Amino acid sequence: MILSRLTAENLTNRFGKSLLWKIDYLELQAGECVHLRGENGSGKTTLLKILAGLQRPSAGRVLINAAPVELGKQVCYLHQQPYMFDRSVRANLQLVLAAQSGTQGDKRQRLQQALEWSGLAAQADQSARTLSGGERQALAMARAWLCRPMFWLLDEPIASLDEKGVARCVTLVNQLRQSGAGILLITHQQGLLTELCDRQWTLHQGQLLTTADRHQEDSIVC
Ligand SMILES: Nc1ncnc2c1ncn2[C@@H]1O[C@H](COP(=O)(O)OP(=O)(O)OP(=O)(O)O)[C@@H](O)[C@H]1O
Repeated sequence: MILSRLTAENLTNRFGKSLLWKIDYLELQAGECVHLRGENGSGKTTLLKILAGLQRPSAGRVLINAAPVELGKQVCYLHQQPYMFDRSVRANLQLVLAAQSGTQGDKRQRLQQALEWSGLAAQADQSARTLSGGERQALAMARAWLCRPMFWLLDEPIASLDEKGVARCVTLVNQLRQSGAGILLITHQQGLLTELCDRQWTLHQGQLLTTADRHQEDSIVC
């Protein structure tokens, strides 16, 4: 079986004359979950946006299985505070499905699956803008889930969530990982979410420090 890999080579990012970071090589594999950490301003969000193809690096390239990333296809970037269209939960999902191929019957089935996967079936007709923080994250993940990306880049998905919201997010991330997706997530909170990560990367003084084992880098406190 060929394992999908998101890789980046000789990646550099500068803002003006100032070098944010320089990364010789990184690799995220399908089926693994990696925790990206680093101090405020170390460039974590910038890295995720570049890996998702939303922002160009100053130099270097991002590849999936040795081919350039196709925007909006194989990789999704989820913002900490996802945008909610001013419509029902169901309509937010239908907007994604409208851009996809398939029969109306297929789309109805996938909509129902997305509602069930995200635990939002009971809120299907509720306005998305009235959802709690945890429910908004779940809806954002359900919208992305409909696009079936191989790689998920999650930017502080639990930053403003209470225990119930965190538990919901952890369940979804765990399911994604078990289904074979590759996940790279930023969080400053050690806990259930970081516990399920296989590896840890740290942006520190402009370099990406990687370990095979998430317990090896505990000496670098962020
Ligand atoms: N478009 C831009 N122009 C100039 N500087 C920028 C731009 N975007 C980001 N920066 C700067 O780059 C640095 C890294 O920003 P980034 O948001 O990637 O950091 P971060 O590690 O995600 O931070 P945090 O943990 O606080 O969210 C910051 O100092 C930020 O001000």
